[in-house]
Amino acid sequence: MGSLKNNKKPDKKSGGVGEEREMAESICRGAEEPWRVLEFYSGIGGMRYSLMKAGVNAQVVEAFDINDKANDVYQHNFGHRPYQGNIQSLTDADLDSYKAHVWLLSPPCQPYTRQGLQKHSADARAFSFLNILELITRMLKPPVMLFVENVVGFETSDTRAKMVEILAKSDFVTQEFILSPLQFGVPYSRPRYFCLAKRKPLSFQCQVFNNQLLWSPGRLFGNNENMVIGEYDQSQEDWDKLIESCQPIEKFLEFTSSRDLVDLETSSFATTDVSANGLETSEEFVEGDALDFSSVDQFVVPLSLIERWGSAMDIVYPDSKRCCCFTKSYYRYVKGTGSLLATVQPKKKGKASSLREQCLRYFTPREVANLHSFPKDFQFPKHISLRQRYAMLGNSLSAAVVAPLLQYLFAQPC
Ligand SMILES: C[S@@+](CC[C@H](N)C(=O)[O-])C[C@H]1O[C@@H](n2cnc3c(N)ncnc32)[C@H](O)[C@@H]1O
Repeated sequence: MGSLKNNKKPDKKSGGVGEEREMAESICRGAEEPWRVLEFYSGIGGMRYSLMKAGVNAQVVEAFDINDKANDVYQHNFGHRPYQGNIQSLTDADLDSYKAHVWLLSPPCQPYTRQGLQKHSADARAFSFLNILELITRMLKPPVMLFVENVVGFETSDTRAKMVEILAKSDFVTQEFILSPLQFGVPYSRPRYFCLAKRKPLSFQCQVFNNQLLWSPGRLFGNNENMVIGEYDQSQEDWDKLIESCQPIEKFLEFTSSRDLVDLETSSFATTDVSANGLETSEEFVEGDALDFSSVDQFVVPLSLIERWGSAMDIVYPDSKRCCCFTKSYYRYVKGTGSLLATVQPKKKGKASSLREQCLRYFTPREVANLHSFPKDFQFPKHISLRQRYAMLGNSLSAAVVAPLLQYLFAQPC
């Protein structure tokens, strides 16, 4: 995988529709060569892990991210440092030089989140995404497949409308999904928006879903025995059944008992200061270098936080079949940022029993990675602090959802 910095930008050659069709047709014939993939907004590599999990014959030829810490993590795990720069500054010639067939993109989601200002395409963080999509219309060798991931809310944004317009203009057919790991047997609620796009003459296996937004994986993914596929509509009863069919949370834990938990009364964490909004202000939590991540002690929720924010906490148990989405603010705030684990199961679950006695702890970064269905060998380099780990994981994605979607994208109709 070469870096853009080292690549000489190619001269523009004459090309045209005929040449593009020829390229697409040669891809259709199923050459032995791997698909050449570009991973935009690569973060800690969730897309790349999903691609590996999907088992398709593909090679990431370059990844792009502006964040140096995320690039440290990516390099640590994949042995390649992504191109570190603003995606907005890429040109059509830069992108042509990679001769890539497939683009994977997970652009920033803040312009579309409910908590944000919802400025959509007017938000500066949306510019780079629309900018590179526009480049497709000017490229000599545009990609033939695209995969876009974002938050729920993106589907009603004007960015999505512009994306679909650009893709249609460039001869792409799209299929859109809103799916959660719960629909794939993982006890994790993280619904996300996905857009899959294929350039004609390529086509989807199930063309009946062209130009549609689907909320269920349904029969799309065939009879894969390793996947629990929910055939559910939106009723509460169906969701309850779906959740019941998920694996228990304990399968995703690295610390399974409360045995090692420190005595809350004597723990230094019990006296941690808490500001308004549940912001954890203790410096003891901030930097990773001095912390031993193999000990569960640092994940204990301080009593002061429980007393002040207990009513707003989402508490789950090892035998629970669902937990809430971990956001990038997990461990900094407790309200709405992800579930907390009760390590001592009371006779009566929930807030009817004393939270204090339930020994609440945060999920560890490894456990969040497990719930994202990352492989066991995924690791953070030592210098990445605990907060940074949670922040990067919160920005990442569920490989359990993305991998089957990628398999579906890459599959050619018979
Ligand atoms: C939603 S996260 C994607 C995370 C990624 N899919 C993963 O698995 O970790 C968005 C990423 O895009 C990066 N980013 C945002 N704007 C960028 C830009 N203009 N150029 C390059 N990278 C950018 C951020 O640093 C962040 O890592």
